[in-house]
Amino acid sequence: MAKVRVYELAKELGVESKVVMAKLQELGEFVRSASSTIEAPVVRKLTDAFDGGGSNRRAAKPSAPRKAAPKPGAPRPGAPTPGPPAPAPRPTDGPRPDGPRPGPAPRPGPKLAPSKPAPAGPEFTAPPAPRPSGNTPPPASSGPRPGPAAPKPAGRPAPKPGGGGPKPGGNRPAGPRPGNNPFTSGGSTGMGRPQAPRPGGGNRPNPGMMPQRPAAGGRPGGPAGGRGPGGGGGRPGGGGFAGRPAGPGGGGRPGGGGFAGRPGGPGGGGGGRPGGGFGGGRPGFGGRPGGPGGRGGTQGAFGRPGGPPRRGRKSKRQRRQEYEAMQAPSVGGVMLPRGSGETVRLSRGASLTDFAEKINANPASLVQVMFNLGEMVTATQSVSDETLRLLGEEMNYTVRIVSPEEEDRELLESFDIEFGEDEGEEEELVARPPVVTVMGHVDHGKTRLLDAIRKTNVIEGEAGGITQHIGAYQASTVVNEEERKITFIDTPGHEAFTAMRARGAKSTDIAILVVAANDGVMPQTVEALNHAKAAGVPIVVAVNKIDVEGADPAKVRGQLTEYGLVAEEYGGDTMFVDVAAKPGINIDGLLEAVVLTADATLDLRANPNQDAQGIAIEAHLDKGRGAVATVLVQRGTLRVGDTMVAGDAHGRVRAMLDDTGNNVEEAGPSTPVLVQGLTNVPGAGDNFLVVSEDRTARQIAEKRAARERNAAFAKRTRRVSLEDLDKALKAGEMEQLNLIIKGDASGSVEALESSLLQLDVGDDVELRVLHRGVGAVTETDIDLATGSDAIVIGFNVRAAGRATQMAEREGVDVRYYSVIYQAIEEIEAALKGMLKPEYEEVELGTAEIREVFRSSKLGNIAGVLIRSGEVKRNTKARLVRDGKVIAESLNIEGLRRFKDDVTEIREGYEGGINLGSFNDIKIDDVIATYEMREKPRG
Ligand SMILES: Nc1nc2c(ncn2[C@@H]2O[C@H](COP(=O)(O)OP(=O)(O)OP(=O)(O)O)[C@@H](O)[C@H]2O)c(=O)[nH]1
Repeated sequence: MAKVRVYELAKELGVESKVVMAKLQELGEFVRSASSTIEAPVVRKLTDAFDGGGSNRRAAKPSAPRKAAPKPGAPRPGAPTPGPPAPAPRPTDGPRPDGPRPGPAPRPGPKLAPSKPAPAGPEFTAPPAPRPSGNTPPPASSGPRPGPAAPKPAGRPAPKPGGGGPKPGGNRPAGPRPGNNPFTSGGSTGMGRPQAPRPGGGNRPNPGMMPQRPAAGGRPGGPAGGRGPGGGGGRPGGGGFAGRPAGPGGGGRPGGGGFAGRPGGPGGGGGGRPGGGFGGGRPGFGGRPGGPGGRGGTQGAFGRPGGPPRRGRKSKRQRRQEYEAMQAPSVGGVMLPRGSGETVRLSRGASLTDFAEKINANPASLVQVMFNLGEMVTATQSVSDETLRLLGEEMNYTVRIVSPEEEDRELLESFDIEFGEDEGEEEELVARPPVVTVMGHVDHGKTRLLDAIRKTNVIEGEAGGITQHIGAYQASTVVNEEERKITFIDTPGHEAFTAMRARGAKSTDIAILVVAANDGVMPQTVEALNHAKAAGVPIVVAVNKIDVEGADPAKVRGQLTEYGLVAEEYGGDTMFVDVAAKPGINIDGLLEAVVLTADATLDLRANPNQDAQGIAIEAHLDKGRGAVATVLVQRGTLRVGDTMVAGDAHGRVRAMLDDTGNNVEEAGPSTPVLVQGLTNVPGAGDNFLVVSEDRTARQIAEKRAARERNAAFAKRTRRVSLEDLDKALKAGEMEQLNLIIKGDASGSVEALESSLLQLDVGDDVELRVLHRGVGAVTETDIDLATGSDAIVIGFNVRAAGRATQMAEREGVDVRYYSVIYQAIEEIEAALKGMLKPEYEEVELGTAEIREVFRSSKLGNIAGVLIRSGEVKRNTKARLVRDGKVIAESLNIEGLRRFKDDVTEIREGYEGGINLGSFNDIKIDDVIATYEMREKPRG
């Protein structure tokens, strides 16, 4: 039988062409379109298949080929084919280790593809990439491909990873079945020599470097395209389908600059495009730099990178043959496993290697995909949450970024340690003092109150009550003739409280809300009470400064009712205590209220007989003693000699001091102690725990440190710095610049703030000073900056304590100045830069349509004469008919001069324009091209 075309055969068989095509695909035969011809043996096989499996015709429909749901009748490798007689057994029907294959139909367009859909499917992942089934290693790069017994049945098998080239005959998994290749005689047809290795050499199907075959622009304009005029030139370096020597503009096409766009030899750069087909040269990613580019760039990837042709001129037939042969592996692109929507847990700041490990993929292929997505990352580099998610989506995995707390819990679990729970039974729990934080509006007397409590009530130690500021202290009071202790966190204000809470540390049992009776409820009063409420912490209100004239405690009670704090005497359940911190009035009353509130609302018990656990409240590096940390024991008893890990610090407790400066041997629940012996300084809010072995402590600390580093790296890329404000704003991420100003004196801070606020930056950008203050840049400042993407300005001050490390870790931009105008200048410049750019339309050229050509592949093509300027490929265009705009926002998808693809055509020249899917063009229409340019600001 002679060669017939698919549609002819379909007619003969009385079915639609697509049914025949689907069947051919099922049989592993590759056909491009209904007008493709197929060889006699294939025809026979097909007719057999139809005759034998008439009932299969439906099943053969190419519906949803992505789902691997096996269809009856479809040759299912690896499983005996049930149902109607399958086509004659072929060697390819052998078992396949990598599970059912969804068929050769390409995956629908990629999620991250440019707006224009690729003409033929995916760009990033290899559509028919074998799904990983179970733990089957992904067919990514290295590693042998399925053995000889397992060639793929489909016509477009995945490319073999770089490395061992396809062997003639034998185990070559790739390549269309030769039976259908009119120019090839494959083993199965018995028509001649086995398919020789392609001229590209063993590395031809180099998935690593290969832009996926169906990528935009990658397709030739039909098989014939490749043999278009000009195609007779020397084949560039075995580039196979790259039929033409570099045609005009060929090398310059966008995409050619992609990674595959190595300079070719003769015809190298441009020859990569298979044919003169319109639109064939569009860059895969709409010109995204680094993208795989159009076929123009694939030359190097497919064949030898340039170099003189090895042989002389080839016949069309040969070239066609090679071209056909090349199609199969080029489908591959990057071999990635495809998930089925399962969740992959990744920690913040995970690297591609971490991801690859979880899904059994090759990290290199993920790197490649990221590259294709326009991001250059190494396999071990941390990537942002968003990137991980996107990458996951690409491969059909749901990526879940695990919170640091969750991760920490898992880390401890891996050592068989549980943090946060008391061990043992109920009866082992004993009462512990409440831990209290004092909060309230500025100047309402928080510090004074803490001082007053400490002075009058501190538990007297041997040293006679000499107090030491270690970040927390214990006071005692007598309630119902029983001495009761209360632990106070010595850092007033809700910032520290919130910072700790943000780290997942629950440090406080009760909050004292200080409200000055002469001032009443103020903004920070409300903020503080909201923080306490959010943390579910009961509140005791200290109505302070009752000694001051004009004090109105009743008014405070009234005001706070609005916020849900109703005094007991008004029938509510919040205790309000009138105090005066300065003269020390009714401090005991306040302490009693704290104890009563704790008794009424909380069950404060802990097991003192276990390894100690708790949180670090404060830590610093002491010149003489090294790293010292105040920790609050929450459960268990901490003893000198214990091995502990606190955050990313670890060590043995060398000595402990209590809040009176006395050395202590042990500290039970709710006791704050200053610990010496840690390797480095933990952060406020870090948890600590005692472990039995030094090694465990070290390992936990090291893992935490590594995690922090990764997280810091991932975060760093997200925060705003003065330099990237412009970018952030352009991306629409910001519309205001948040500042935190710290200075050496209130005068300078005010001066700087007011000068900055006077900067005229227009209406688009707002400048906000979130916080200003006198003193060093502290951890609290960095915390605030982290939460609000602010930039910290230190005027004549520097960072204190761990603020610098923290800023680094969080990626907060801290800038120090000593001259006001310099600060102003810099901020102004950044603000100017951050102003949203204004765009204006600039006309590039107009083309008059002289003729309309119809192409079944590409739709209508306009034969034009360029009337003005120049028309460039990939620019925006509008269609004007009789002076009226018919269509906007079109794209010059393809541009040709005679048979050559070009990037631009100048005034006075003729050419062809393809507007992509837009086909409503008529003679005399005008195609006007334009681009949006940023207007410089005055
Ligand atoms: N008369 C009188 N003055 C008080 C009382 N409590 C505090 N003050 C004064 O109020 C001012 C502010 O007190 P602080 O304790 O510094 O207030 P704060 O809430 O800690 O203020 P910030 O640290 O700025 O948030 C100081 O001058 C105190 O002396 C009080 O009970 N009576």
